[in-house]
Amino acid sequence: MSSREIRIATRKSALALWQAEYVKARLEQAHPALVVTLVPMVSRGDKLLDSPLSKIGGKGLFVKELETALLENEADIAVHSMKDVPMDFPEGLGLFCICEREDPRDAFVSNTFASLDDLPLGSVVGTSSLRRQAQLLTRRPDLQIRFLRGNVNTRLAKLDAGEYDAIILAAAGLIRLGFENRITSAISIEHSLPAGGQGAVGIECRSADSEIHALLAPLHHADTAVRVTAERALNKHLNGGCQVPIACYAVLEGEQVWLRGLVGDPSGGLLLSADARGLQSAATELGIQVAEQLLAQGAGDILKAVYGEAGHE
Ligand SMILES: NCc1[nH]cc(CCC(=O)O)c1CC(=O)O
Repeated sequence: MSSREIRIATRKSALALWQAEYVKARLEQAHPALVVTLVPMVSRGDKLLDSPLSKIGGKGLFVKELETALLENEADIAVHSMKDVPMDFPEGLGLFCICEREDPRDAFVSNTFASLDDLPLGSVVGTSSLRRQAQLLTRRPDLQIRFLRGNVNTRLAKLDAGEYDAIILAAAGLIRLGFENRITSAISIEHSLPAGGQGAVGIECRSADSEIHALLAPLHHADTAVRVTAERALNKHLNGGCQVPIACYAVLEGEQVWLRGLVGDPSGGLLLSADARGLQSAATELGIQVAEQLLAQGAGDILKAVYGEAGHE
């Protein structure tokens, strides 16, 4: 049995710390002799919490510092929300473990109204996700979408201060932080297709560190990994991330995977959707196939307009 130490690089937000502690507990449970420590660090994304993410450099703001720590051997693994992890990794690093997915749905959170359908005309809804905005406005063009960023606690505090009639957050983050009782109603997958990887936690480490790979193996959840692989392949083919109006969601049906994808115009009114089924062993090809179906409908023009506004890509 190994008596080595594993150092986990983590952001300092409550959700990041929860996820790191979760991985630490699971590792210690799987390997009683293992010593697991946390290495908390501040990411550039955390320092810039007040500006729209898409305008301050796009993808990966939250993971770069963690990756540097791995490359400089100041930490051994980094724990990420899969929805925030860029598609490509620096040379020498890779994603070697995906843990079991939590509830992947978006959550409607309000102190006044029971659900999206109960919101009066013209209500103010807080979200900074173009994906959520596009889907909300397609169903309810009357709603006023207002900018909302910050970590989960900050967002809830802004709702409680009366700045919004309702806000939309990932159910998984609320559940993990013990705020499950703040979920007024979970929004169905059909009404708000999640972001690729939403609800899943992944672990990045050095590609050559086979000892670590072996220690991580008991935490890997094969079903989740297939689903997230299909979703990430779709995102990658559309050059997307968490800051673009792309949604995708895969479920397993026996040997098969069913992948749904969606690209929306953030101003509402136009929502492209596509879906396909494929073998689990061809999850990546399935993601590319559904992405191609979306591109054939004109997704490229929508995304180009969004990237153009964000000043990159
Ligand atoms: N973009 C921030 C982020 N990254 C992961 C989660 C939630 C947890 C998860 O999806 O695993 C959240 C908060 C949210 O979208 O409400």
